[in-house]
Amino acid sequence: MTSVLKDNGGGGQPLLLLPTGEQQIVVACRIRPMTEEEILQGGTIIAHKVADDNMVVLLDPEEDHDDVLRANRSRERKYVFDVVSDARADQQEVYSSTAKMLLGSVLEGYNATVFAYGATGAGKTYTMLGTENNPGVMYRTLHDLFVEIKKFTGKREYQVSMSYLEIYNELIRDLLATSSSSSSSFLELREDAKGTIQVAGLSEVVAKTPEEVMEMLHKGNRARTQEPTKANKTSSRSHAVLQVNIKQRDVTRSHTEQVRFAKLYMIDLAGSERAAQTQNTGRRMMEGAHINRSLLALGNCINALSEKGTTKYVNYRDSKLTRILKDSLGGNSRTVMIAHISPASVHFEESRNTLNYADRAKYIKTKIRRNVIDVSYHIAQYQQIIQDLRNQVQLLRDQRDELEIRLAATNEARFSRLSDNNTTERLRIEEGLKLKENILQVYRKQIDARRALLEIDTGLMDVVHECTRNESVIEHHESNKENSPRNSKKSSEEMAADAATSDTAVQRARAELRVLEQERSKLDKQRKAQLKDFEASKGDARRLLEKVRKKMSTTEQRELLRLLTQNFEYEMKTIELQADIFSRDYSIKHKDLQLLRMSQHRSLCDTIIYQQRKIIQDSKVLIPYDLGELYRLYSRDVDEGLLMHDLKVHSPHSINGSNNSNKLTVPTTLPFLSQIAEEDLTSASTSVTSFHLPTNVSSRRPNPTTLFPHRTLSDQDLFTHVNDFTNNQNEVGQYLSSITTNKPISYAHFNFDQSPKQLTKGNSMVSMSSESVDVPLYNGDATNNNATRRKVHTTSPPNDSAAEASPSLFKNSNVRNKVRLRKQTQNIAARAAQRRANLHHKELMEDMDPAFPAEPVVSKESNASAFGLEITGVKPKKTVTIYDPTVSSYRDELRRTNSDSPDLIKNQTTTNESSNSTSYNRTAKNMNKKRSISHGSTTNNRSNMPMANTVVPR
Ligand SMILES: Nc1ncnc2c1ncn2[C@@H]1O[C@H](COP(=O)(O)OP(=O)(O)OP(=O)(O)O)[C@@H](O)[C@H]1O
Repeated sequence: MTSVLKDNGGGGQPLLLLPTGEQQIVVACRIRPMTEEEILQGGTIIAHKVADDNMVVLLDPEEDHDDVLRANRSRERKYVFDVVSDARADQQEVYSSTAKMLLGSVLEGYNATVFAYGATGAGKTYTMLGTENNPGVMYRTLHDLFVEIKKFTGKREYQVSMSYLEIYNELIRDLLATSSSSSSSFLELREDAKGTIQVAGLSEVVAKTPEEVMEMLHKGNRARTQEPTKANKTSSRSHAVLQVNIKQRDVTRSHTEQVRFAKLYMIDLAGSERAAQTQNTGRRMMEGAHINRSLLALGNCINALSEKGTTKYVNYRDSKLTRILKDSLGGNSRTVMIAHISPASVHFEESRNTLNYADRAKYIKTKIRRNVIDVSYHIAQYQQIIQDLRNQVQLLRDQRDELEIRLAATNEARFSRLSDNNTTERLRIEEGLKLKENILQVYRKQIDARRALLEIDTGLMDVVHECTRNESVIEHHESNKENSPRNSKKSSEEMAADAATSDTAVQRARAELRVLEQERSKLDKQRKAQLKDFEASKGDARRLLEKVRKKMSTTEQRELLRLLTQNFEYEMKTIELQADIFSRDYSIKHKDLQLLRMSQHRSLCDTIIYQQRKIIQDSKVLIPYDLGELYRLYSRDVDEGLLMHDLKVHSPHSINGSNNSNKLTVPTTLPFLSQIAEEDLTSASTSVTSFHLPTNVSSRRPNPTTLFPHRTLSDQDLFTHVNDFTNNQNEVGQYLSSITTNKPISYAHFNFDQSPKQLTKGNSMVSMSSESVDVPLYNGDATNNNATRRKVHTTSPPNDSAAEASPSLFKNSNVRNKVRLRKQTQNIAARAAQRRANLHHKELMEDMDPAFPAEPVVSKESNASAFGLEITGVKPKKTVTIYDPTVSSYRDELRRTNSDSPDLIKNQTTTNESSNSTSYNRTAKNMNKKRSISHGSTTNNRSNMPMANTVVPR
């Protein structure tokens, strides 16, 4: 059979690539020759192809030309189709004018269908399957498909698989099923979410050669139900559907690879039959009824689809055949229908019916689109792709070297054979060699130019990234300057210190920006020049190639040129991939910067929200319920850390980064802004929040001195260190005394409480909490006695000494004082919030800077257990775990940024440490005790004194 096709020339002409979009079904009509039987029956030819035209004329055999009364009512019918072939057309001609036009599209990833339609015995199976010596459309299409695929060797990879089924009596049977059990079982049709019809359990066999395909085709045909009828000795009693799946991709893998899928359906329908004509009874008649029913369903679909300008419902569900043909008729497929008719007068009615349906089918439109999936490789896979490309380059180089050796030997032989006076031939060979050198040279030039361009681009990306980073620093400092609520509250010295720090950073950023801008413009210029060079080298190569191609005379020379060109293409592809890696890397960095900016902006928004909330609270403005709900929602998001978690998860580094040093580490806990705001703003109306360490922490708590020799207590700490003072008045006195005697760690912040009534009862601690205390600062040297001192502001007018603080001193506190104190406390909260936001920003900045040490001093786990404090509020009843943000070697950097922070630095002496832990344990114990006594109450039942806050030493 294969030899037959070779003779007929399978793939001589170039393949058509039909346009995409909305396309009409191509309708062809084949008029088969008269059969012996028809001649014996005395049939005459009534179907004619009009010469050189795509027209079929069907004469009515019953028309009486002598009947003058009916002279004007001729029953002669004319039909025009896209293709018409008559008895003279052979199988190749029919194939070439129908299915072959689909091949080019199928190879490019478009679905296609070719189906044979017509009455029983009209020649459908002959067209689709043909005979052993004269194969039909199915065989020829598959043969040419493989011929075409072979042409793409080295450029594209194809995978061909096929399925073959029949619909017999409305049951689907797998014609390629291997086991006997599955071949006898029937398959179900399923529709996926996209509306694509699938046959569940249908075998799909991969074929590598046309021979394999043919083998499968024969196997399927043997399994197909075929029985003789009166109308056709070899009547197919089923619809046969051959589905060929073609998957293709480029051989040279790229970062964005396109994989194309195409389905080619070749369908041999069973023929419609009239019981009278076939004289079928029993089983055959039942088969005929099923065939007719499904063909009627197909006819209805054709009718519905061909109706112009309507959106008529097309009922594909009426039969399995129409469900399978759904895409071919009204969906994404180029479709060719080959209508078959007998030319004999005895089949006039069947032929007329077929031609009528075919005529309608001309108006059916399908919407064709290419089935392409873009496969984007993950950046981690790039290395493998590049390696593959390199291997290919090496392979080609080896092949080239081998060929060059062979060519050189041939040339030498030719040279020696040539007589001295045959200078023309000598010159020709020499010129060939020179041309090869020239080609290598232009290719090399092009590769070098592209590499140089890549280097410039990489440099430019770095510069642009650095510029953006510096701009971000400047922007951040400026927005801080303008928006920070603490600025108005600072002393002039603090402002000056802040300004100095900020100015240094900004100045450095500005200076860097200036240099970077210069570098950028220099690189821009270089890039332009290099691009010009690259384009010029491309032009040179093109021109030279044209010249060389004209001069090529031998196959070897052509082969050498092919190898050189392919080698060059792979090298270029490798560079392009590298360029893409750089550009992706840059885009990741850029996204991180954008996240950083967003986070800055968010901090700003948080501050604004907090301040506005404060104003609302202070002025006792009633806010709409909805707004309150929104605020609660906002606070919840902030508290639960969901936003920051998202930020972390979606950070490009956390997605892609295998490089931990570049990883953007966003703390899972948030800046506690809402927590602070909530506590602060509700302090006048709610109970004092009490704090304790989680029970399991206390025992595992590592020695803080060794972990954090210079730990800072921030405002946040101050706010969270609360205890029931009423039970521990002496203890407070001890703390205060330790502060004044420069004993480290202890620091008191006393919140005030509560309603004026309670306050007038003498919350002595309120006044005491307004103390201003000097505390030692750790300067990095534990043995240095000249510890830096920093003023830490608390919230009320100073007393002579905090050590003198006692409840009796504060009995005369007045309401005005308390309001002021509350405001001051709120300011501290605002500062803490701002600082927390800054800190968060700082962490992001530092994490992005690979130069900055990212090594934490302790492991995350020990850090969490050492500094995790549980805060249990009486109201609101929630538990928040606080992680210390001031961990790690960022200390110095942080101190620069948060220069207004009340850095209380802890001394390292063992004595202090032990005393601290003692106090801590005692406090925790007391607190538990208090909880059991006052449970939800804000006052001490015994003394009816409002609770004050004191420090839980760390
Ligand atoms: N173009 C042709 N040239 C020569 N013989 C043909 C041609 N077309 C059909 N025949 C012959 O006509 C007879 C009927 O053809 P075929 O079996 O292909 O019809 P069919 O439409 O498939 O019928 P059914 O629907 O019953 O299966 C066969 O013997 C076949 O060899």
